Amino acid sequence: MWRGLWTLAAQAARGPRRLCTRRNSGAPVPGSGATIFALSSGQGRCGVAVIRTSGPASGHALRILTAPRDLPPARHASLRLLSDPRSGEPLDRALVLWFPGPKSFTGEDCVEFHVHGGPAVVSGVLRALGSVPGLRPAEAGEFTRRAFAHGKLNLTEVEGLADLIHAETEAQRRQALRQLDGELGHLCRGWAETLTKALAHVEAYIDFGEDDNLEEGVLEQANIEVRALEVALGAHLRDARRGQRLRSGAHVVVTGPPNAGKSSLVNLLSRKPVSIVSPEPGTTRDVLETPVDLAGFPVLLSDTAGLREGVGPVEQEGVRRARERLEQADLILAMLDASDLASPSSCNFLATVVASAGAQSRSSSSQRLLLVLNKSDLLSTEGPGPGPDMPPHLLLSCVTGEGLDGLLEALKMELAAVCGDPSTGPPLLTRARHQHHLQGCLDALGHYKQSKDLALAAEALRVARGHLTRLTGGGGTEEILDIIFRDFCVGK
Ligand SMILES: Nc1nc2c(ncn2[C@@H]2O[C@H](COP(=O)(O)OP(=O)(O)OP(=O)(O)O)[C@@H](O)[C@H]2O)c(=O)[nH]1
Ligand SMILES: [K+]
Ligand SMILES: [Mg+2]
Repeated sequence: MWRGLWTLAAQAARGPRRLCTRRNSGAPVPGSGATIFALSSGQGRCGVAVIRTSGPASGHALRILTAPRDLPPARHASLRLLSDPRSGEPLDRALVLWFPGPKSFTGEDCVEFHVHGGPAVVSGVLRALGSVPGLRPAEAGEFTRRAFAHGKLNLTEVEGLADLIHAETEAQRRQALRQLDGELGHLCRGWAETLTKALAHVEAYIDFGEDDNLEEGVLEQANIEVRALEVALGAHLRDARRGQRLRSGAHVVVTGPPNAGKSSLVNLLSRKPVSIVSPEPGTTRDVLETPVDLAGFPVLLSDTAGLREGVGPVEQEGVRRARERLEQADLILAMLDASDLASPSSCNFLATVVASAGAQSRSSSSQRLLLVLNKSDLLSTEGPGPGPDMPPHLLLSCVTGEGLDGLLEALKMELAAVCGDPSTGPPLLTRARHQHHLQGCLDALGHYKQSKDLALAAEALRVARGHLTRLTGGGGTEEILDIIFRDFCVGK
């Protein structure tokens, strides 16, 4: 009987009523057939520049630009004289690499020219390539698009590649590399297989339900698999915002009473004079946002107006903006002047902002808070310092820098919680698109459980599986492809 079920599983995977799991289907390559070329390294003067081609005329282009004219051994760097095929004028002595398809980045015949990076050399070689019949300049992302169309990368891997090219911090690079390695795609394919099996069980029941030969518990088996999948999807969706924060930056907001030293801290963390610092309370009015790399994590750091009441209309507007920004924070850096803890503004801040964030964090809210007591250098001379009922805090002096290492260490731990730690744990969902499809899958599984009719239950499983397939690019529409490939530059 079980062998029968596996046959059904195979049918379920390819049958006419079902969504198909073909790899990267339906993605016509714009103008494929043409051979494309582009500068793949950065623009501007550099030591070595890499120019690539992809397409059937690559080998021909390599032969007519180089001397000797024979193709070099595949995937080995060879030194060749490059010259313009029309005038015969020498252009450069360069390393060339020949990657016959399908063992290449795009799956097509590819050539790489590693030339000297002067702008005149690069433009000379690009002009020479442009003169070869059948060759044209590549569009943005076209190399990667061809790799996708030839099944070299799935959609989540393409996204990982785009993120890797744009990664600015260490944590972003680690995350992008994991996605490029296909971890998320792997996970989704495993889930899709689970659903294919569950579907086979349900269909076996539909077809042979009355049959005595059908093994007992076939439907129960499908239900167990669906329940386990629901748990796994739920866990990933709970973490969904973390991966997106890692990709586009976590919102860290510095807040506190006037003159606590908020702007001093923002300047210290961003290592540039973002905000005006002065002994005058109420200096900062507008929200000042600056992108920074904090302990390897991408952060959008906001300086805000000191929180106080009973001031003029302009400062009042600043306080309103500060509160508004505070609501959007993933992590609050709450700052007080350690030598002024008994003042009404400090007490009020502790009783409102700090206490309410503390209550929230106990109810596992997503907003986190670090309490920083600044101006520790003044403690011995001017104030008694924090008492025993002060909530957990860090001591810092923005003037001497004392306590900064401890603060950075604490920030690293908080940000790992806010963004997810890309070196460990399950693969993160870095895009709204990932979240959308996993949620769609979970919703469909909900319909499966509710449907009394077995045909509807089977349909719900097919819908659920369709979401997982689309996440990795099976049946991907042109529109989604366009959005993803827009992130790429020419030459990638
Ligand atoms: N002694 C000492 N002074 C500090 C420290 N940090 C900041 N200050 C001083 O405190 C004053 C206020 O600093 P700011 O950074 O402008 O404070 P702020 O919280 O941004 O103030 P507002 O924008 O007005 O709310 C300035 O004179 C700073 O030089 C510190 O660690 N020790
Ligand atoms: K100030
Ligand atoms: Mg300020």
